[in-house]
Amino acid sequence: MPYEALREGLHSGMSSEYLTLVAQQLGIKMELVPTNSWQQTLQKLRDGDCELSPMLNRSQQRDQYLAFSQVYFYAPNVLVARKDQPFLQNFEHVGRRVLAVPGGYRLQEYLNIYYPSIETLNVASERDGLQAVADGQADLFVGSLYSINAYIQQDALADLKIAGWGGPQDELRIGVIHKYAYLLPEINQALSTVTERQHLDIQNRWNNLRIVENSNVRLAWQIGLVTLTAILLLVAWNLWIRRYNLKLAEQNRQLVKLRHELEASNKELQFLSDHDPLTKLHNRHFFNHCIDQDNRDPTQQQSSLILLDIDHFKAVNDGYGHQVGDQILQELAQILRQCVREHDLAARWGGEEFVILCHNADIEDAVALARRIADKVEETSFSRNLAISCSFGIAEVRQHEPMQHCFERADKALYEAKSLGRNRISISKGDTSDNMG
Ligand SMILES: Nc1nc2c(ncn2[C@@H]2O[C@H](COP(=O)(O)OP(=O)(O)OP(=O)(O)O)[C@@H](O)[C@H]2O)c(=O)[nH]1
Repeated sequence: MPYEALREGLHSGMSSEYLTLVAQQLGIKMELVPTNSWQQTLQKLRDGDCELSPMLNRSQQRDQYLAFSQVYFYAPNVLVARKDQPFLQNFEHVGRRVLAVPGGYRLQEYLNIYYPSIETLNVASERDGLQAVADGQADLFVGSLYSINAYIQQDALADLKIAGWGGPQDELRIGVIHKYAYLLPEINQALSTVTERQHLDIQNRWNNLRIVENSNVRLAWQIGLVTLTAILLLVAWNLWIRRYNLKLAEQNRQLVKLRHELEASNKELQFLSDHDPLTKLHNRHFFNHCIDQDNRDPTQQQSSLILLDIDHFKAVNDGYGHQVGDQILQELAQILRQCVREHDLAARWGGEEFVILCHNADIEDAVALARRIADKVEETSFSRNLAISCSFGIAEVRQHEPMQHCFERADKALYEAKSLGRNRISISKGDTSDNMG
């Protein structure tokens, strides 16, 4: 194949199609004479056991017992070698290589005439020749490109390659024994009616010629595989990076959240460390810290201290409970916040006692502030509609006087306010106090 073969007892292949066309034109019926090999076919023609062969080359030997039609099919002959062999181009470069040739082929006759020095191996068929090359019994095989292609594909002889051109191309004709040479004009006439379309259809039906440069295919596979691997690695890397970035982004989100929480906790801690938890006023610790700084600041302007204490607060606790006492402390703290100026510092000193450091305030300013607070306390209805009052002790910070000393004077003034009946403002003047009802 693709030229001819017996398939389930029937003649098939390209030659059978041409023969059918010719037989139809001639209006004759052909009878098949099966043979096992090309040599046997030629022998039968020589012996006159069959009268026609549908597709063969003309040669000097064959002229002796056959007459030939016009050429109706051309096919190149090629050299086939194992893949490790170099490209030889043509018979000129065969050198000392062994060339397998099917017995009875015109090529054998051609080689004998034109290349007698080439060592040939006679093989029974094209398939045997190809196998001989594949097995290493021969270095080369020469045959028709079309049939070689079919055998290589059928028998999966992947290690073989086309290594060059193999002599003259096949010029295939119908051969008849001399006895029927008179039929040739009609046969030629029939062949000339075969249209180009019909030629092409026959060729396409039987020639599945695939020219494959295996090394390129392998290279293409390798390149493809490397490219694919690279692409897969890249995709995997990208996926990993994306997942890593997502993870990082999530961790960053967590970190930012934690930082905010930490900042909030810190703020809260800071607030707790500086403030009294019940009244939310600054605490004694913070107040001490501030007066320490004031002590160190020589540019500090005139300031005064107010100490104030709720009168008879124990009675409130005892009469209405500690919780009501707490509420009153909170309400008083709120009054202090409302009354003090922006730059004053009000703090809970402890228990029911509060302290206000009035910056940039002389004794009159401090007294005015204490008065405002006292008035506000008086007009306020505290929890449970309770009315309370406060006693105040005020001292102006003297030049170079330590705060602590001033505080003691204010405390003394407060004590005096208490002892004089409470609900009053007492001012420290030197080591004595002035009292205001
Ligand atoms: N509810 C409440 N009571 C407190 C708090 N701290 C101190 N006290 C109470 O305040 C009261 C202070 O009583 P005292 O020191 O006797 O003074 P007072 O009853 O106000 O009398 P004078 O100060 O002399 O007018 C006590 O009963 C304390 O228990 C507090 O945080 N909450």
